[in-house]
Amino acid sequence: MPTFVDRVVLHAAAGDGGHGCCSIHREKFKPLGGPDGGNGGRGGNVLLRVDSGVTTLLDFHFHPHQRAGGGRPGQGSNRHGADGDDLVLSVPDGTVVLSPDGEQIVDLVGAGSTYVLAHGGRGGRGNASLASARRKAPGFAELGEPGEQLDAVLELKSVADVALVGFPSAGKSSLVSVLSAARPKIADYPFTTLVPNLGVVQAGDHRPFTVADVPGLIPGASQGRGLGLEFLRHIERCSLIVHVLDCATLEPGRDPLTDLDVIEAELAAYTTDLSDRPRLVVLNKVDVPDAAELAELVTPDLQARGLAVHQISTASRHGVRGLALALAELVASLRAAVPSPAATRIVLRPRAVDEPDFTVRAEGDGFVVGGTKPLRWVRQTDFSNEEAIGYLADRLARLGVEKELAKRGAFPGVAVTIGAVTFDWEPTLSGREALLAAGGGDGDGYGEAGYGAVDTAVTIATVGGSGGTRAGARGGAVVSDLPLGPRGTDLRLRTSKRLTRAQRTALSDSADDFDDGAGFSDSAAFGDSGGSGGDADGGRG
Ligand SMILES: Nc1nc2c(ncn2[C@@H]2O[C@H](COP(=O)(O)OP(=O)(O)OP(=O)(O)O)[C@@H](O)[C@H]2O)c(=O)[nH]1
Ligand SMILES: [Mg+2]
Repeated sequence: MPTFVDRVVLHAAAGDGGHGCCSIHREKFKPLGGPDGGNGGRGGNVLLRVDSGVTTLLDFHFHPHQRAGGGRPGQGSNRHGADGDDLVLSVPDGTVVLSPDGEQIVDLVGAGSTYVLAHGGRGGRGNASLASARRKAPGFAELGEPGEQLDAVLELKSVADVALVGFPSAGKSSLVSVLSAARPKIADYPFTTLVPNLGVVQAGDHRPFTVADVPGLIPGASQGRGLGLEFLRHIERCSLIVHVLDCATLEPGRDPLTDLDVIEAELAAYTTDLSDRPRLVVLNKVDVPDAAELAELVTPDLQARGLAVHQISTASRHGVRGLALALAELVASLRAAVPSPAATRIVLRPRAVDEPDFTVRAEGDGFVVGGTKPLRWVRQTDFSNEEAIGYLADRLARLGVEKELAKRGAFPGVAVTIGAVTFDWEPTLSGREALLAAGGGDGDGYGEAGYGAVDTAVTIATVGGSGGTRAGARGGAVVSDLPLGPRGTDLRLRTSKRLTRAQRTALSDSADDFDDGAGFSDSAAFGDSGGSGGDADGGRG
């Protein structure tokens, strides 16, 4: 039996952001023209948009993997990369988006309703954008952020005013075809209808209404027999239930009254309570003489149950007009009672106002830092570039992550995980604080070293061509290892270097103007460890 495709698992991948570019302007007679690396473009989003021309989710059954365009990388001469193209996926009206564990994310009702399913990654900033008064020529650029990748379950719940229910071959599709311009498949074998057919019915002066013809029901449907539970979902949204009863069936044990009881029992067994929906009964196939007789016989019984009964034949069109008018009137009165909710236009996932910038929680022997910003920053960091790592450490310190860790009792060397990366935590103080604490630092960190102390190593950032040195860790300096760097390399959060006496003197003499003094000299310039605790400022080797 073919599968009933109104529930699909969609694997959506938004576009990655383009990498920022690290470039220095070059011109004849102007060797050090300053940074001019452009920003990367934003990755495209994956959007779901209700399109009234689309009626099934079949497309996604065949193409479950959907990917938006990536952002282009930035280039030299301040050329920014182009943004990736958004991918707009058209879905039918009434598509419900669920997380893989079944939690409803959004219900898309109304043509044009749009939902951003997966967000494109931000483009990385180029070194021109990263330049500041303290970091005149950054020797790194941000990586583009990977686009969001997620699995979502799309489920279709038809949005119709009237649902036709009944045994297979009762004539539901035939009824839709005579009531409306819809041309569903009609055949004399059970389960001809595999996906709901929607028809728009115009009767009298009433506003048009929609009729959904859902796949046939059999005993045990609510337990999954036949097309099972899947069709029942479509009835949930309809405001009126119409029983289509076959008066001409020759199957043993079936007659209109028994059929009605069986279908009602299945509706009652369904998870969503449908008992409050008004019902109407259609006795079909009265063009067949025996059927007409049977219809006459059961009509009083049905009316006694308080049901409105229509004897019709979709073959001869007997009673069809009357039925259409009766349905139109009922729908109009139901609509008047419950004003239909305004269409959801654009559905956003807003960030709570009181959501903190970051979170710190103890886990096992270490700590885990969460929060949009820290996670994004880690994704944007090129861990093969030490200056970029220094910049990350600086940003984290500025955000207050370090203070919070200290408050939570983190001690030097403890494992701190942010996203996919685990650091050995080395607290940093601002260079100036260290400087004031004369003779001060224990020399174990970038920007934390006591400059005044002879024989104490001072950590500076090395920047430059080779991507810096991996040395370090001598003379009590540094070091934070990044055993789980995204590239699987052994990385150090800080680079350290033992200074000569002359350099130390220079440092303490001109502590104030490291930034500016560094410039573009050929020798390794002194990074600025002042202020916010260790920027990898300065020149390029
Ligand atoms: N004689 C007669 N046959 C009818 C009438 N209405 C439908 N039929 C026949 O009944 C059979 C089933 O009709 P469908 O409309 O496909 O039935 P259905 O309820 O949609 O069936 P499923 O999609 O399988 O659930 C077809 O062979 C139709 O030609 C009618 O009024 N009179
Ligand atoms: Mg059918």
